[in-house]
Amino acid sequence: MPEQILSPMAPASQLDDTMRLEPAAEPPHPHPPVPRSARAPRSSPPAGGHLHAEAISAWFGERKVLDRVSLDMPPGAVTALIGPSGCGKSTFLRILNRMHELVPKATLAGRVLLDGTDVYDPQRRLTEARAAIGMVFQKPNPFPAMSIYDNVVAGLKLTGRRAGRAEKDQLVEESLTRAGLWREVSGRLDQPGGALSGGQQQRLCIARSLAVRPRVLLMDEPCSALDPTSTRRIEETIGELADDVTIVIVTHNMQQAARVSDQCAFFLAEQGTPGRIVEYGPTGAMFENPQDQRTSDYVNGRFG
Ligand SMILES: Nc1ncnc2c1ncn2[C@@H]1O[C@H](COP(=O)(O)OP(=O)(O)OP(=O)(O)O)[C@@H](O)[C@H]1O
Repeated sequence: MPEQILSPMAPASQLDDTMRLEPAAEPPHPHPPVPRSARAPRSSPPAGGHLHAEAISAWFGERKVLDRVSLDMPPGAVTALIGPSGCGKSTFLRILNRMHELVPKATLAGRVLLDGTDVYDPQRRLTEARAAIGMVFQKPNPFPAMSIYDNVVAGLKLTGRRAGRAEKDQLVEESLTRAGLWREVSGRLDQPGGALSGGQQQRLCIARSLAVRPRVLLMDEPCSALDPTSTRRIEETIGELADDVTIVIVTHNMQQAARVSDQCAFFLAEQGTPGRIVEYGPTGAMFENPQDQRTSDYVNGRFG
């Protein structure tokens, strides 16, 4: 059980808030999420969504922030990226769907393969990569004045896909259902997305990403702006989606990493050097029996 795995060796007073185990204020949850490791494996892996990063280095101007990071993110799995602030987790995540290149003077080296195809292949359109590899951000960012319905179908514009009303209706229901929001909003799809709670807005953003049927969903601290109950709902959603969408999540919350992920990668940028992966592997092993002392120190809250 993650609660046992994560028992901190340091006194709780030495942990910062993001590293704390169960927040004291968290109300009891009627259906605590089953840790990924305790779930029955699915009978067959999804058809696609195999993401592979090979020797990724990244720079902002002259400054190198990632050094030859390789990571395999298999289909049907949740991969958590963990590590202290500034070690390059978000940069790595944004490289996976070509968002890094939007930053002026940002450059990179290495390869990202999705189902064996180079995401950075100059022959491929940028929108192709973005449609296949969706992203959910730290702060929910629905179009606030747009209806819930239109927020979901807004993702289609990205791919230039046209759809009739019946197809859109079906897509909206399917996407909201997969994001765990349908039952809460089905009677008020014409209301503005901005009128939903923060947690509902985040699930709306997940539904918007799902509407283009991505093979991979990247999540950059998707719960850090949410209350504990909304956080649990998103975690449940992640667990349900992971059967058919590859998920890569950045989180500072070790309990969340233990609850939602199948494998973990621990990033570290030591003494001003660029970020690297110190250790990666199945989540249970990373927390129970880390091979590197620095991983052990981090997951047990001794720094971070
Ligand atoms: N737009 C930018 N321009 C210049 N430097 C940047 C930019 N974005 C990030 N960096 C730098 O790159 C390094 C890695 O940042 P990144 O945000 O990827 O780390 P992180 O591990 O995700 O941190 P956090 O956990 O705090 O979000 C940091 O030193 C950061 O200051």
